[in-house]
Amino acid sequence: MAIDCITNIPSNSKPHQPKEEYEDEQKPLVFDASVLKHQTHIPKQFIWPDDEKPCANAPELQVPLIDLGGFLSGDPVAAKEASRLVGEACQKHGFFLVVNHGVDSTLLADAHHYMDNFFEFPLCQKQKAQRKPGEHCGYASSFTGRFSSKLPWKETLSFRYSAGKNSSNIIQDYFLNTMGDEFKQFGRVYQDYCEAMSTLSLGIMELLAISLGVERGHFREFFEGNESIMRLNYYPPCQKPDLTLGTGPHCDPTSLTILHQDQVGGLQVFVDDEWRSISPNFEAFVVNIGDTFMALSNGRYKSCLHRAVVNSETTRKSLAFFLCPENEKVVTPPTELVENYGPRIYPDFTWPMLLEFTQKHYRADMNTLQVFTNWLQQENS
Ligand SMILES: C=C1C[C@]23C[C@H]1CC[C@H]2[C@]1(C)CCC[C@@](C)(C(=O)O)[C@H]1[C@@H]3C(=O)O
Ligand SMILES: O=C(O)CCC(=O)C(=O)O
Ligand SMILES: [Fe+2]
Repeated sequence: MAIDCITNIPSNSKPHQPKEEYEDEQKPLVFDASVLKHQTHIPKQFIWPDDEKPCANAPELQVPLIDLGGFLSGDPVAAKEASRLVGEACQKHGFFLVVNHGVDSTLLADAHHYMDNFFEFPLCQKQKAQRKPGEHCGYASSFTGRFSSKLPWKETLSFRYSAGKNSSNIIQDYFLNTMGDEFKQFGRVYQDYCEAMSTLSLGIMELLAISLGVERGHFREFFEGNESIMRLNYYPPCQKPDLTLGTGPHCDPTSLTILHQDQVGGLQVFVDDEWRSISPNFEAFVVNIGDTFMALSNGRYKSCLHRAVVNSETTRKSLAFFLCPENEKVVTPPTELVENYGPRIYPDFTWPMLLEFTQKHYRADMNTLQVFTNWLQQENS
């Protein structure tokens, strides 16, 4: 069923999500994380419903650990083994770990160091990069002013990365313009970090193509000029970690997520009807399939439910690189994955449409792609 790509989001129809999910933009609350972490009384906006509260001691998920060394050096036997492991993981829960990934350890340490520096600034300083309503870049504290309930116990700083030509200073320029000249080195580190993430993503896209039986360069070419999102997640300690969540249950709407979590632990994945934890491994990146790649694979690979829990003792940090195709690319599976594996499951769309859907109309959760699909098809009927 070929569906033309919709070029913009219809404004008259609203997706099916309770209105109260969205805070009245005119009167946003402000939560200062340096105050929040000492709160014994947890504001009701941060308390999650009983059926979504974290459970104590989630059992560990044994996630495949894939050594990329051989594959990245061109060893065909290593490539075959790595693609087999990736394929198994992606058909089951969409998560795997990669080591010997080629990302410089000093760069990784710098990225963590500058993240600590930023989030330890006073709130008024961080607010110089304040996220604007409807936009995905900038600083956000608990998404106050965006949602009115089930607020995440976290601060985030998100910014755009472009792999396109003439974009080698896009991140440095962003921080110079929003935070001032003293952020030149800060921007340089995250520009270098995102370039390393983009390179790693393209290598993983080759592995995914091999494992799906698609021409090896297909997805690499699709993401060559990626326009991705870098997000720094900062989770302050919480006095009542059994009532709150750092990041609520969701599937990433993006294509591929490359996440580096610190040694604290808190990432959980919903597998076989229970929450399972992914233990920290500082040498590894956690990689997971997002909704957009699930559509690209015509549903073969799964974008899975995950969340982040917090604790009462220590701050937790994670750096998430969300791979996204450039704006003009139409998300449509390669013919091999349609002819051999049955009818289309999702309509054609572009990433900017799905991004706008998550930023202006629908709080990304475990149903985002299906609600988005129904919404588009309703508009097309
Ligand atoms: C495109 C995006 C929207 C979110 C950031 C990236 C990929 C993950 C999305 C998110 C983390 C899913 C859970 C809800 C969310 C609001 C959050 O908790 O941060 C989502 C992000 C967002 O909309 O800002
Ligand atoms: O912090 C984590 O471990 C997970 C965060 C996450 O899932 C996200 O930002 O999409
Ligand atoms: Fe996520």
